[in-house]
Amino acid sequence: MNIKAPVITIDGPSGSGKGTVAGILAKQLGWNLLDSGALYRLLAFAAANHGVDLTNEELLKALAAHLDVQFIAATDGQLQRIILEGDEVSNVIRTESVGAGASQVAALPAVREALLQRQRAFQEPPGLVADGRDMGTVVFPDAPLKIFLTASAEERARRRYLQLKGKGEDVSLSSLLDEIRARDERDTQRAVAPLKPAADAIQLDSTELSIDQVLQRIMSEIAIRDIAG
Ligand SMILES: Nc1ncnc2c1ncn2[C@@H]1O[C@H](COP(=O)(O)OP(=O)(O)OP(=O)(O)O)[C@@H](O)[C@H]1O
Ligand SMILES: Nc1ccn([C@H]2C[C@H](O)[C@@H](COP(=O)(O)O)O2)c(=O)n1
Repeated sequence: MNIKAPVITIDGPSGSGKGTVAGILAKQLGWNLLDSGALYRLLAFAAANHGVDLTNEELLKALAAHLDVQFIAATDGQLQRIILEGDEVSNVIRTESVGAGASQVAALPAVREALLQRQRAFQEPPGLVADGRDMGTVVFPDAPLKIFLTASAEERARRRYLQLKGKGEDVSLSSLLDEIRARDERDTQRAVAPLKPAADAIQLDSTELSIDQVLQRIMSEIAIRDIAG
């Protein structure tokens, strides 16, 4: 019998804290991590490098199918590293402009199809924590624990502002709020795999919660389901 490794999915809008929480959780549990947004970011980034227009679905599909990427698991004191075509791109794919490009290519059905198996291949023992927009609805519909993490757009913009300021970037809170709202609109309104909670997801609003409080809530759901051994 083929017993599949358990999956915890964490979906939600940009800046809700999915990536942060998923990374910590994967480390604490000793499980694999799928940052699915990184795949869409990598595709948008690779398309720009190869001069592929972000509306050219056929070429983007081919690029997605052959994306030469390596995810190097986090070690003590170091975050997960991402290598694209031999170059480290862990930081350069995190800009708001690459995020906007990712949101654009992610609306194309052929692109999503081309990335589906690549995402499912992360489901390896002892388990997987997967974050994105459609982890619980499309990619891992049988996951035993699905979290839908939200926060108000204002709080998400504030978090992003602090994050980017901390990296020395010159950003404005109001334009970040505009970008977050535009990305929410595109991600929730697209025809294929839109951002929405799975019917069986637990919805967590983190506007007033710290990262530790969010983690505690998820840990208690893991304990209730007895899915982490
Ligand atoms: N509950 C929280 N309280 C305060 N800050 C938070 C909280 N959760 C996350 N953050 C901070 O908000 C910023 C954005 O978090 P993160 O990158 O995890 O969001 P995300 O949902 O993965 O966004 P994206 O989908 O755009 O990658 C980070 O600087 C993170 O440290
Ligand atoms: N499962 C996913 C993950 C991401 N996307 C798209 C939509 C986002 O705006 C963009 C970047 O994601 P982020 O790194 O900010 O989480 O990628 C998606 O459609 N489906």
